[in-house]
Amino acid sequence: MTIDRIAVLGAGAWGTALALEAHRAGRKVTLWTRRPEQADEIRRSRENAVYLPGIALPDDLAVTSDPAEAIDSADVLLLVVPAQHMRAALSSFEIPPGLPLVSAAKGIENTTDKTMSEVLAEMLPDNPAAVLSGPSFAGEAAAGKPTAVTLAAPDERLALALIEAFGTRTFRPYGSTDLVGAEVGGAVKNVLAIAAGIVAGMELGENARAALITRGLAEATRFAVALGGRAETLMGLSGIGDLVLTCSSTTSRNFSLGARLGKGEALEAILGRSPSVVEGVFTAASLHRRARTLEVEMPIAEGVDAVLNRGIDPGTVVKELLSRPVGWEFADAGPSAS
Ligand SMILES: NC(=O)C1=CN([C@@H]2O[C@H](COP(=O)(O)OP(=O)(O)OC[C@H]3O[C@@H](n4cnc5c(N)ncnc54)[C@H](OP(=O)(O)O)[C@@H]3O)[C@@H](O)[C@H]2O)C=CC1
Ligand SMILES: O=C(CO)COP(=O)(O)O
Repeated sequence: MTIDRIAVLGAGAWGTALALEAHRAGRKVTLWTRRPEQADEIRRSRENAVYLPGIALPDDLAVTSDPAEAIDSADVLLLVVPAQHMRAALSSFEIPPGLPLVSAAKGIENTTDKTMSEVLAEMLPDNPAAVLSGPSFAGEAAAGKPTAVTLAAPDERLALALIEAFGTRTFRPYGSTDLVGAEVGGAVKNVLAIAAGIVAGMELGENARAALITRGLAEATRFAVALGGRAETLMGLSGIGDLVLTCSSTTSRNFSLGARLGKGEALEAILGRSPSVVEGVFTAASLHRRARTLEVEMPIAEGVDAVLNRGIDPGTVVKELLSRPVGWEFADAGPSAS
C-alpha cells in the first residue's frame, strides 16, 4: 500500500501543522477548510494567520473549501476537525468506501459518549480507520521541532504505509495496532490536563501534580482496557507521553483553562470568544458517563466534570479527592498477590 496524496480535513492549528508535516515528507497535500474566506486568505498569504501564525506554507500545498477537490484525489483522509463537530463534518462529505481515514481529533462525542473511532465505524463502516495521537503541540511541530507520535491502525499494513507517508527526521510516527488505546490516551489526557491546571492554579505544588499525572494515567489505562485497548499503549507516546506534555505546560489550552479555574475564574469567562478548541471541556462529562457505564473508577475525571458541569468549586473537589481512602497502589499488589 502506497500513500502519496493526503487530504487534511480541518484547518485549525493541528490540521495545518499536519498538512505541513505531510508536505515535508514529500506527499501531495490538500488542506480543506469549511470557510471559503479562510481558504482564500491562506492561499493569498501562505499563512494560517488565525490558528498557526508565523508559519509559512509552501506554494504547492493546496488549500480548498471544496470537499470534493480534497477528497476525490486523496489516498487517505486525515480528519482534524474538533471531536464535537466530527460527525457533522463527515456527513457533509462524500467519502468513497475503502478510503482510509485517520483521526487526529482528541475527544469523545458529547451527544453519544462515543470515541472518534466509534463514530467513524458507525458512519463509515466500509472505510479502514487509524488514529494519530501523541505529545505534539502544533506550533512546535510546524516549526520543525522534533515530534514523535503514535500512529495506530488495526490493519498493520495501513499503519506501516502511514508511518512511511508521514515520517521525516523531525516528525516521527511510531506504529501500533491498538487504535482504541491510542485514541483513549489522547481524549482522556485533555480532561486530566484541566485537572493538572487546577492543581497549578490553586498552587498545590509539584508533588500534587506528579501524583495527579500518575493516578490519572491509572484512570486512563483502566478506561482504555475496559474499551478493549491495551494497557501498554498508555505507557507510550499517546498515553504517558501526551499526558506529561499537557499536564506540564501552559502551551496546553486544557492546562491553561484548568489553571484559570483553579485561580477562581468562571468557565464562561475563560472560554470567552476564542476560536480555539479546548476539547477537555466537552469530553469531561462524556468520559465520566461512559466510565460509569463501564464501571470504571475515574475519580479525577469525575472531579473535573463536577467543576465544569455541576458548578462545584475546585476546592471542594480537591477536598473530596484527598478524603478518599488510601490503599494498595495497584489492584494486584495487595498481600494476597502472588
Ligand atoms: N493544536 C494542537 O496542538 C493539537 C490539537 N489536536 C487536536 O486536533 C483537533 C483540532 O484542534 P486544533 O487544530 O487545535 O483546532 P484549533 O483550536 O486550532 O481551531 C479550531 C478549529 O475548529 C474548527 N471548528 C470550529 N467550529 C466548528 C464547527 N462547528 N464545525 C467544524 N469545524 C469547526 C475551526 O474552524 P473555523 O475556523 O471555520 O471556525 C478550526 O478549524 C482537536 O481535537 C485537538 O484536540 C491534537 C494534537 C495537537
Ligand atoms: O494535544 C495537544 C498536544 O499533544 C494539544 O493540547 P491542548 O489542546 O491542551 O492545547
